[in-house]
Order: sequence, then structure tokens, then C-alpha cells
Amino acid sequence: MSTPTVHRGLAGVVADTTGISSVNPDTNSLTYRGYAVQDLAEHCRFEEVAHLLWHGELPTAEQLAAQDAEERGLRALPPDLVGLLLALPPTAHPMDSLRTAVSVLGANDPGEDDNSPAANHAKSLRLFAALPAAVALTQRRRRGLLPLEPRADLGYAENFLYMTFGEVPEPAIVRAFEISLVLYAEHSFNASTFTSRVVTSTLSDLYSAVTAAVGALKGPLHGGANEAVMATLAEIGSADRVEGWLSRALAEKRRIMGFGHRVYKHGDSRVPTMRAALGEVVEARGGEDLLAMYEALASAMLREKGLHPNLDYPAGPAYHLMGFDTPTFTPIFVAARITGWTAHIAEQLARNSLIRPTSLYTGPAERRVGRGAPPAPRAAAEDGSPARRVR
Ligand SMILES: CC(=O)SCCNC(=O)CCNC(=O)[C@H](O)C(C)(C)COP(=O)(O)OP(=O)(O)OC[C@H]1O[C@@H](n2cnc3c(N)ncnc32)[C@H](O)[C@@H]1OP(=O)(O)O
Ligand SMILES: O=C([O-])CC(=O)C(=O)O
Repeated sequence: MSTPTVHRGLAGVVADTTGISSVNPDTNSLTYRGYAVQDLAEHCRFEEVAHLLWHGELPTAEQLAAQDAEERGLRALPPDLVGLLLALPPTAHPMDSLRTAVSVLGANDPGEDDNSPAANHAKSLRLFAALPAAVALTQRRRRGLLPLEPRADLGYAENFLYMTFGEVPEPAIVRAFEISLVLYAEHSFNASTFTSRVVTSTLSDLYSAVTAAVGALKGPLHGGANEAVMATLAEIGSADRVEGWLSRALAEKRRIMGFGHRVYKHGDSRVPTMRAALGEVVEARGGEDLLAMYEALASAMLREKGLHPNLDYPAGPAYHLMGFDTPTFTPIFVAARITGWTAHIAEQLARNSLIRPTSLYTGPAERRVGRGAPPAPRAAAEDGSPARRVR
């Protein structure tokens, strides 16, 4: 009688095939539809990467112009949604506002339950276009500022920054921001993407899948780590305090946010590109002290724990120096990852199979209400393996 192997956290489990991206820990590489992410970050606008993820190919000039025209026309939030977001408690985390925004956009879409490829592509583009306005609104509101209307004369990244800050920053900042969006766009079966696929597999609607994915991304072991990195750096304070802080933190068995990864064990493929972008931001905006602390913590973590930084580690300080408030960092990740999530939702639907793993039962053995002593405990797998008596 064999006991089924339990894969806690689904670590190492190949749950399905995907043609969207490939994470290769052996070569520290990441490709989107076959293109290295570094190549895309260097040469492409974020809008082109979105097209690539959705359609499998980079757009021609005509295709890009058509997508741009449509996206720019969908950037504004419906007024009732703006009112609703402004009515949320000022203490609400921007991720909660964003989750609500996606949910409300779904509730207002008469085609919400149309899961045809065309309808879902239209919804994907709508969310892609509208999320920056929701993110910008939450940051402006925290600062007591009114939301701004989007500008159709600007590219996606420039307009995002304009709606947040009221002006388009210098090109170095726009470029670094756009690079971060490309790097954050897609990463195979990470927790939030897998969440979106689980919800989709029940034939629920795209907005529900994305709402659930936002919830999964919020956690500090996933996307929430970019905010937690900034909290860590603020707690440490300066490069000369890193060593003392880290020995105390490790003695207390604390997790150091922005380090480690479920798949990459020799370094995150995206970090060198984002570290270079952070360097450009420091050139443009200052922040040498923050960078020195960043480097000191990275070296100490490698020495003490053998752990490398993940993408959230350079992204956090880069967003900080660009002027974003810390609670806006994970919402930016959402705005980028909406491309990957929606590509996966389409892929899941195209070859759907309900996602429902099994478990090994370890609770009380079968018993009866109020009658006699319980029988000896048993453990049984749900997958049909024979029940196993444990003593
Ligand atoms: C874009 C992204 O979502 S990237 C991920 C962002 N998340 C973070 O940065 C959070 C911090 N990192 C972590 O918590 C982890 O590295 C994870 C969750 C990302 C991946 O971890 P897993 O592969 O599941 O490994 P797991 O959590 O089992 O850790 C293995 C060991 O390394 C240790 N470890 C892993 N990461 C860290 C860390 N950041 N700080 C301290 N110790 C760590 C664990 O404590 C554990 O040690 P133990 O075996 O002595 O108990
Ligand atoms: O792949 C993961 O587990 C987490 C991650 O890096 C991402 O989602 O970008």
C-alpha cells in the first residue's frame, strides 16, 4: 500500500504546458514567447510586449498603431468608479482599491460572462488601459490630490507617470519605469498567475480571475515584497548599519524581503537589468546612500545565506527614487502583470481542464456524532489510493 507523495506548495510540480514564457533557472534566463526578456527590455515599448504576450508575436507598425489607438481611448476610469474609489477609507491599501476597481469594472461590463477569445481580449485591453488611472488615483489621493485625466498623446509609461505626478519626468526615469514594466509583465506559473488559471478553469469570468490574482500578488512572499523591501531599507537606515541589522534579523529567523526565489536558486534573471535601471535612476535623481545600503545588504545576504536578490529588490528602491509612495509599488506590479495574467487566462480557456489537485487526509478518522469511541485514525488520499491505517 503506497502513500502518495505530497508536494507542499506544489514545489517542482509541472501543472500544465504553456507557450507564453519560459523560466530557466539553470541558465538564469527568462523568455517571453521565445524572446529574452533583456532583449525586450532594451528594444521594446511595454505596449509591444503586451501585444507579444497576447498574440504570440511582436506587433507590426500597423498592429501597434491600432492597439495604441484603442488602448488610449480606454484609459479613463468610468466616473462612478472614480467616485467609488474615492469613497473607500483613506487607510485602504491601494491593492485593495485596485482589487475593487477590477471587480467593479467586471460588474459594469455587460459582456462579463462572455468567455470567447474576442470578448476576453477586449476585456484584457480594457484592464491594461485603465489600471494606470486607478493606481495613479490611489497615490494622488494619499497625497490629497485630485485624480488627473489621462493624456492620449502619451505612450503608456509616460501617461502612467503623468497621471501619477502631474508631469512627464525626464527620459531616464520614463525608460527605467518602462523597463520595470517589461520585467514584471510575465513569469510563467507564479502564485498570482496560477491563481488566475485556477479561477479561469472553473469557467468563471476574466474579471474574477484577475481580482483573485490581485489578492495573490498582494502577499509579501510574492508581489508585496517590493513594498516590504523599502520597509526593510528604511528600517536599516544606512549602509554601515547593514551587518548589525542582518545578524539580528537572521538570529530572529526573519525573512529578508526581496531575497530568494522558488524557481531561481542562482539569481533572478531579471535582476541585472533592473539593477542597471536603478543605477540610471540614481544618476538622474540621486540616492547614492540608498544604493550603498542596497549593495551592502545584497553582499551580506549572499555571504550569510547564499541567497540572491529577486526582481522586487531593485524595483522597490527604483520606484521610491522615481517618487512613488511605497504602497503604490505592488499596484504597479499589477498594472504590468495584467498582460501576463490575461495571456494565461486565454491559454487556460483554449485548452481548459478544471484545476483541482488532491490531498492526503490527516484529520480525525471517521467517527459518529455522540455514539461510542471513535475507530482507529486513518489517513486516506483523495486520489483513490487505498486508505491507510495509521497508529
Ligand atoms: C516577484 C516575486 O514574487 S519574487 C519573490 C518575492 N518574495 C520575497 O522576496 C519574499 C522573501 N523570500 C522568500 O520568502 C522565499 O525565498 C520565497 C517564498 C520567495 C521562495 O521560497 P521557497 O523556495 O518556497 O523556499 P522556502 O520558503 O522553503 O525557504 C527555504 C529556506 O530558505 C530560507 N529563506 C528563503 N528565502 C529567505 C529570505 N528571503 N530570507 C531569509 N531566509 C530565507 C527559508 O527560511 C528556508 O530556510 P530553512 O530551510 O532553514 O527553513
Ligand atoms: O515566479 C515566481 O514565483 C515569482 C516571480 O518572480 C514573479 O511572479 O515574477
